[in-house]
Amino acid sequence: NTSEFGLFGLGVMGKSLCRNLANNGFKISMFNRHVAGVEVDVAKNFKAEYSELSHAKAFDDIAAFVNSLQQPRRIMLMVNAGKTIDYVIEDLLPYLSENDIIIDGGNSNYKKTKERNTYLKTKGIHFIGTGVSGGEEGALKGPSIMPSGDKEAYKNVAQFLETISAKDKNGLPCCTYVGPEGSGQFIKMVHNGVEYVEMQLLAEVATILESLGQNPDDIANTLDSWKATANSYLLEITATIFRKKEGDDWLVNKILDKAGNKGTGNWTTIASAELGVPSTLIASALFSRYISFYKEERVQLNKNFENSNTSELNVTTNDILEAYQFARIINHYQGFKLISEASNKFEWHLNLSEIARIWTNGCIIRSTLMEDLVAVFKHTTNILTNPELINKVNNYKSSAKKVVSECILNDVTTPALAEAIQFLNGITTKYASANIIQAQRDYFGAHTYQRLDDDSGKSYHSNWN
Ligand SMILES: O=C(O)[C@H](O)[C@@H](O)[C@H](O)[C@H](O)COP(=O)(O)O
Repeated sequence: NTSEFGLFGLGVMGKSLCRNLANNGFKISMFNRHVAGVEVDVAKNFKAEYSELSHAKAFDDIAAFVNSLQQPRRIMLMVNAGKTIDYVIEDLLPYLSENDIIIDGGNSNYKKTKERNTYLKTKGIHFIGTGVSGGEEGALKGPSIMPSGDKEAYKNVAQFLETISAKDKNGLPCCTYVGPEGSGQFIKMVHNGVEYVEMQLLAEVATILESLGQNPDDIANTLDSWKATANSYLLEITATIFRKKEGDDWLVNKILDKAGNKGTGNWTTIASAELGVPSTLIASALFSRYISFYKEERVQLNKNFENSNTSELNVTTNDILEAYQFARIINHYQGFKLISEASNKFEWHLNLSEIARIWTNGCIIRSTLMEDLVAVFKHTTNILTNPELINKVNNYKSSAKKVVSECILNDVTTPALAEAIQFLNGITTKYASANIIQAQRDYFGAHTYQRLDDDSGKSYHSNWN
């Protein structure tokens, strides 16, 4: 048994991570189960495809795979989140020994990771739930990696994960021990929530540019021109997407406007509700995907409710850029707020600056804004208290209001841009309208209220009639 590291599950991400590990000189074993009805040995075929895998060992037999690994064994699971993880763990357990380490690199739910951690502890097995971001290309060339759980065990796998991870601008790995339990997959989940919003904002920006008469090439040029001040991986790929042609037409115009989702945006919204954190932009991006899914109903209802959708929007591309930048800052505020609230609630003691640092490269939401946040979080956990960002938000706000109101007047749908304004107004309102809610709750349900002129916290109930 000579392999140092085992990779279980050769889907898109699993394959890329194997090649990345092999390219970094690690001796690895790869396993993939037999796919029902398909007489190929996935692992052996995959090994044959890439020269860097010539020294890798390929298996479709679990016992042989486990026995090919040095002890304590390091096994990384790259299989679909959900029950599959538990089945795979049960399949592996009979062959594992005390102190072996299982790493779950999928988008698992952080609560499940905590349960599995506790369960495997009873078996003497270490469990590390880790977020991995960067998609197929990132996993191959260097993803952002967010491991959590058993800190001692992490030390035993750090060399592998940190070596294959992306590197930040100082050459440091975009991989760090995030914290206890499922905190690694919690921040990965929130990463995806922020990702949903960044994608939604770019979709809304493109819709506005299109309403101004720009064709996809024009839109790509506009986005390219924004790289100097608002660069991000998602901005770059969106510009490339708008350039892609199929024959004379643009491919993007041929794609059915029904957005899919695999659950992390949903979980982030649920976690926000459970933790009492107003991640309104993430919820709005998720629900925009859900609205898009009602394609047939949208087409039908469009007949009943005329949308003016004129191209008389009185906005400039610079207004749109500033509105986009405004909403992005609010998006990152909400994402990191959720992480810091969870860290307090679950006593994870997460380091927001370090999280921002490992998100400066390799992951889907890498951007120049994220690079700025590394320094910001060294001084605060609330980015809306940072003088530079306060300045930017105040400077961008008038453009954001102009763009959103022009879109509303012209029936151009921009829920995330609009929500960013509503949220900032809400979170910066000294006296909100919630006193009326308290009165209504007390009126019909005697739910009581507190008074502005009594800061003892005493609860009051009134007979409203
Ligand atoms: O960070 C990443 O590498 C991606 O976020 C990755 O995790 C995956 O592509 C998402 O799960 C897609 O999520 P949806 O299918 O929900 O859009």
